[in-house]
Amino acid sequence: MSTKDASAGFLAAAMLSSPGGAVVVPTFVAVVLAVGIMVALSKIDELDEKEPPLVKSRIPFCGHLLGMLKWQVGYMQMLSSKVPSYSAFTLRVFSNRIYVICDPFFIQSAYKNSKAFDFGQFVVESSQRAFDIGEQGMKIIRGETAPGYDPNGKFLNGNEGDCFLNENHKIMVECLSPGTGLSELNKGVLEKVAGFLNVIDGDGETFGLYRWIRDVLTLATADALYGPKSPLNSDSSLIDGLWDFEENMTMLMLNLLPTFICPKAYKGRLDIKHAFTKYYAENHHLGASKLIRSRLECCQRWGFSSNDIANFEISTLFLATTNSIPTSFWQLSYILSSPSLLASIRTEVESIVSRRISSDGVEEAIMDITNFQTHCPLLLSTFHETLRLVDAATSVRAVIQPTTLTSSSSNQTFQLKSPSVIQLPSGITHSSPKIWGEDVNEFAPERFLPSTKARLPKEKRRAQAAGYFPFGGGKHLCPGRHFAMMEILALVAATVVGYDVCQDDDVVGLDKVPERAFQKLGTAVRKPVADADVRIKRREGWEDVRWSFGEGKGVVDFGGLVGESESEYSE
Ligand code: HEM
Repeated sequence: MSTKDASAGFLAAAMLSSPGGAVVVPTFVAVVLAVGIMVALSKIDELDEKEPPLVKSRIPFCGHLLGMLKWQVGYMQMLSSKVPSYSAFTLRVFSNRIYVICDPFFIQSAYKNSKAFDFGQFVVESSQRAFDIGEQGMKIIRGETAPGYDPNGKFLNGNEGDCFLNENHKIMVECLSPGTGLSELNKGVLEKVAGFLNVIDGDGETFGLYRWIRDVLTLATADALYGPKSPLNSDSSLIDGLWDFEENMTMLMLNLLPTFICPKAYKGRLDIKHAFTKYYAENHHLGASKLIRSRLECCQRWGFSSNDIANFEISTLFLATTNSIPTSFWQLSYILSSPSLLASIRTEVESIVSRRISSDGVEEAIMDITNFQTHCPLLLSTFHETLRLVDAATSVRAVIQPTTLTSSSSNQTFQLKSPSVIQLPSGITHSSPKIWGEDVNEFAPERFLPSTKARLPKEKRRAQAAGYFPFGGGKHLCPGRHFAMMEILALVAATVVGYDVCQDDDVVGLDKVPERAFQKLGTAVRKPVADADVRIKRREGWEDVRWSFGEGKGVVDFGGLVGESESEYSE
């Protein structure tokens, strides 16, 4: 299956989920069907018995494509639940193969094999469509301007080859890994979060909880990345612009009358581009983070135009906010919906907050972020349990050479043909009763406590460690996971300890966890169906404190926080 075929399915799915879809979808599907049948009639080879078993659809050729269009992210979960004993299965869409890997140990093996399973083609394809990069910029992205470029050679000069995308990837990983770049980003984001908490006064404020978190973290993240002259600070309509883009990015990627089909997303992208053109022209990036400065220097060295450099910025903002913000909302919602959990987490967090009178006479409450791991196990466990339930990220890779996929826990193997596409859906493993037990659909706040895990049989513990991968894995493991985790924990911890969040004025907490929305293709973390209207006010005993976050005498164990110190599954 070619990249184009994969994105055709992806894009069609996006159409279905939008208000304009009713008009466009039938035409689009008819075209896809016609092309597909022609392709299908030209060459359909039989499945080899060593390939993952076939899961057939009642509708030949395109049944699975229609299934993906209709059920989107949930489709693979649905299919997997019908064949629970399959470690992997094959779908045929016209003459193409999609391998869906369900077993956590096969998934982890697939992540490790970045030679056979490539992500670059998808990044290239989506860059042009999502971020409106010009043709000269696309040449650079496709690696065509790289030294030693060979049109018949390896894509992007190979996995580690000399090209812009590989260099950009290294910069992202380096600046977001524990070290000075990450400390600088954390400091920036937490200062801003504290600022937003501090303006809530004794009378409290009323707002939609999701909307509040969205605005606070979007502004705080942009500030950490772009410095005090972040364009979002001077024009808050850019927050809506970013989220309008996020909502309908897949529609924009169609490149088909965007001002008509998805005008808000189109305008959002354009407004952000204009804001960043001005930002760079006025040299405001001199006050930006190491990540942004290094990226700019890299883009300029590879010869991108100012226009395309401004076009890129929405991608950085998008990646840095699209999953962290709904995750913060869900973690807070789960905690606030259980009075006993709220009380326990308050006690944990209180133990890492010190209070003192500052030189200006104001009482300060300083949260030591190096102590989350040692003092707040339940807060951490609820973070991971939240992600297990709301994150269903699917890693998609092109199979670029025929490959034997071997399970990392047994000798079982599958033969995978090329070209084809492999999907690694965390939604399947995160919701598997075989891995998590009968209460798999419940929110179990203690599930990720070290003491809970220690009680599990070794095999189960290994399956859970391999089957929980909210941040993906392998070469493209989310580089922003440490940053994300720190900003989410800090916002959630300070909100629960310093504030009463109420739906009913006298009762602290939420009546229930808001309903999760249908999950569209291309998204990792779900959104709520509707916002939760709340009143947030200072908690008794914390009325006049000024919040800040500090690093005390310790250091943050980021590996421990995201759960990477534990490697049970490879024991
Ligand atoms: C709860 C928050 C987050 C979640 C659940 C999450 C999830 C993911 C996942 C699953 C992937 C891998 C996709 C794949 O395998 O195809 C990914 C990639 C990525 N994420 Fe995150 N992410 C989060 C926050 C962030 C933040 C805050 C940033 C930036 C500051 C970020 C930057 C990136 C980048 C740059 C990539 C692409 C990596 C590559 O191509 O090698 N993410 N993320």
